[in-house]
Amino acid sequence: MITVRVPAKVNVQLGVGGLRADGFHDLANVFFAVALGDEVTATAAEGVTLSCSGPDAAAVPLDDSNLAARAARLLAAHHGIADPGVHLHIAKAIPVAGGMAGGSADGAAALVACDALWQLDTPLPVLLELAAELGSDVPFALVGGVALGRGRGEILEPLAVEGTFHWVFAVAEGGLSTPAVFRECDRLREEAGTGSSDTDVPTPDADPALLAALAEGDPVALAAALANDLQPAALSLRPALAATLRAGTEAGALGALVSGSGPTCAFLVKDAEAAAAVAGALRASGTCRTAHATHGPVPGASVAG
Ligand SMILES: C[C@](O)(CO)[C@H](O)COP(=O)(O)OP(=O)(O)OC[C@H]1O[C@@H](n2ccc(N)nc2=O)[C@H](O)[C@@H]1O
Ligand SMILES: Nc1ncnc2c1ncn2[C@@H]1O[C@H](COP(=O)(O)OP(=O)(O)OP(=O)(O)O)[C@@H](O)[C@H]1O
Repeated sequence: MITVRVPAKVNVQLGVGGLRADGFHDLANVFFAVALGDEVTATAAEGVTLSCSGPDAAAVPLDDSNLAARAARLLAAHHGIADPGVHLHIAKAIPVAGGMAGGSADGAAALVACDALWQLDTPLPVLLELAAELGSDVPFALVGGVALGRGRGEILEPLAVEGTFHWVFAVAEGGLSTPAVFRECDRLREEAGTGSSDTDVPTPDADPALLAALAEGDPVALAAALANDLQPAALSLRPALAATLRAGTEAGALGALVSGSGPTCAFLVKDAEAAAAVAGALRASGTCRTAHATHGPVPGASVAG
């Protein structure tokens, strides 16, 4: 039996370029791994089967569409294993369809767990390629820490970071579909008259002030540099998120933004004490379903113990 811990992510910068011919957008995606995470346990079994526990378990598909099952089958196919056997149990803490890459995290964790269970010793560059086939966010869940993702987010470069940053995540009622949020971003750009294709929108770049704030471990400077090009689209689809962002800011957060495609909202705070206070204020505000205090960066998918 192998248990793998895997982090959720928040995008401290999400620069979104124009729509490419293949349906994706080029990104300047600064991923940040947080301690709020899932655990995936792989046990020898017949066929590929799944189970899930946790407060949101009912929202997680247990068929072959689950990214953990897809990861197990992809790894097996890569090694020519015709009839893979594994039971994967997902202990789910990452909000589902929340913009924190929960499914991607489970996909990455399943790659690592099955690789260990089946004693395959797949080299990391190969695991990263398989991860990119599963989804744009999956490679980052393997590496963790803080990294700049280019292309559709799968081409990763680790970034220097000093110390620990403290975060609060406000979980919304219900999720948002990632493709729908990208589509809404394109629609808003068309409406504004700027155009939405990759010939209209310049390729985004990482913000030097944000990279310096990470390297210096400066939460005030990082808060000032937080930026998410998908935020207007998430707010357009879910206007109530504006009240959530305001509630966390009024409770003393240094900075606030929608996490990735949303609807989870992320709040950067000064320290662990401020995190507990802001999480409490958010829970009491009635503007979210629940709120979690956490920290990062933390490593990517790794075997527990
Ligand atoms: C919003 C982010 O979470 C930020 O990290 C990611 O960009 C989304 O990554 P993901 O959920 O792994 O997305 P994928 O499963 O690769 O793609 C789902 C859909 O999202 C849209 N998509 C995704 C990534 C990207 N760079 N451009 C896109 O337009 C496309 O419509 C795609 O069909
Ligand atoms: N292991 C999984 N956990 C959660 N959802 C999964 C999983 N596998 C597949 N899904 C499906 O993927 C959809 C998106 O879920 P997920 O939690 O990955 O969203 P997300 O965090 O918004 O993704 P991202 O931030 O990468 O765009 C879910 O609604 C569900 O149908």
